[in-house]
Amino acid sequence: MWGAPFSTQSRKLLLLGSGELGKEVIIEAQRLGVETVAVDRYEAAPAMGVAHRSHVIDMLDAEALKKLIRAEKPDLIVPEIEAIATHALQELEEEGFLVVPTARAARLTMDREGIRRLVAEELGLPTAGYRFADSLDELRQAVEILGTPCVIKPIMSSSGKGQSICRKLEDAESCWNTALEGARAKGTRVIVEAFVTFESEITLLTVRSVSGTIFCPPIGHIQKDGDYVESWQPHHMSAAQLAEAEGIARAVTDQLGGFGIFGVELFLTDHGVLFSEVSPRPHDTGMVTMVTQDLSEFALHVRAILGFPLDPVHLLSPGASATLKAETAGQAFRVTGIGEALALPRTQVRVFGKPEIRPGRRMAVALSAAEDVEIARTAAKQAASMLKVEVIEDEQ
Ligand SMILES: Nc1ncnc2c1ncn2[C@@H]1O[C@H](COP(=O)(O)OP(=O)(O)OP(=O)(O)O)[C@@H](O)[C@H]1O
Ligand SMILES: NCC(=O)N[C@@H]1O[C@H](COP(=O)([O-])[O-])[C@@H](O)[C@H]1O
Ligand SMILES: [Mg+2]
Repeated sequence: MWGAPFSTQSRKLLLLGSGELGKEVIIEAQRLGVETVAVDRYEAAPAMGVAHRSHVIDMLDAEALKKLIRAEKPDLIVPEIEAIATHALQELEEEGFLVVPTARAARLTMDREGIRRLVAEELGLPTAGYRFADSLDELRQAVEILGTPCVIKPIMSSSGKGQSICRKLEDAESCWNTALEGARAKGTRVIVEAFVTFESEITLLTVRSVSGTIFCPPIGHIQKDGDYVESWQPHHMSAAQLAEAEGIARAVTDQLGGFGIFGVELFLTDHGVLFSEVSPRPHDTGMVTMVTQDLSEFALHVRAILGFPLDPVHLLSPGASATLKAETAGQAFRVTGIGEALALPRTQVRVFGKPEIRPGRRMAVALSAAEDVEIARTAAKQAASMLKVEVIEDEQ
């Protein structure tokens, strides 16, 4: 169906964002003989090491983005993070480029306001109560209306950056400052969400392809400081809860349209299932699918976006993932304990190969399969605890 990479007949995929998730997307695309181009804001990003070619640009700079894409002329533009000049993607789509899943979906999910208003106000689906604020004064008003505790997040950020819990009105100022520091892009707008007391939270990986919509078995996860530390699949939930979750995921993804995988994040509460957010791309908590499913979330994404058919997902085994995060900043470090972790039963490790550490930066993940989820969780956590980011003092 296509020629070799670098030939005139090649099929070319350009990835915008080149972290650990993109690295696996590139590997899956390479397996199908696709030519791959990795783009990110810094050099030696994980996906760059496995792509045919790479570029370093500011992806929030619309002109730089358009120039690069018009020069590369990819068959598929695949966003891997939110922080992209999505109006430029819309322009490129109008010129005939294919943006995954669609430029509109990338624009709506790039900030929390677009997707929240669509889901809560247009689709009428259940979410936590929310308000938006552009200043400390507006933030205080929002906190008064929603009550405490509440959660404050920059409208454009991910992996918990800039997120904090406001426990009393007086915390509003420090939450505002945390949001300003953590925002991915310039601008001060924040979302204030009522705090949800949930039983558990899940990611429902939902794939839209020529074969229709399929759901992966639900993934349960635990987040710390707004970032995931542990996930497992399948998450046990009642048939009624699963039907509710799938109904929400289908409504949201049908509305966004296009082909590809979506990570639909949901809270399971005593009063029903609440929508939290959606990423129109593979999800960090879904890395567990590399040891649980016949096709991982990355393989599913690549198959769907290339226009190929998909069978229902087959769960090979229950499994779990646990992350390794750096604690300090620097460039001279090594990841240790890989051998010890790999000595655990049915356990694998992915070391992302990020060139620098920062406090809280995810550097690797441990993946374990087992006959049941609890055994897998114990093994993955044990494996992750054996992995260490060791700072090399004399090179600092
Ligand atoms: N309104 C809320 N009530 C209770 N907990 C919340 C609320 N909003 C977020 N959280 C907690 O914080 C986590 C991260 O929030 P959210 O998914 O909105 O941030 P994010 O920065 O987009 O994260 P990621 O990029 O990893 O998906 C959630 O998974 C949940 O554990
Ligand atoms: N929750 C979203 C998420 O996990 N995204 C993943 O993290 C990378 C950024 O990591 P970095 O901040 O360490 O560069 C992104 O490129 C993506 O792979
Ligand atoms: Mg999230």
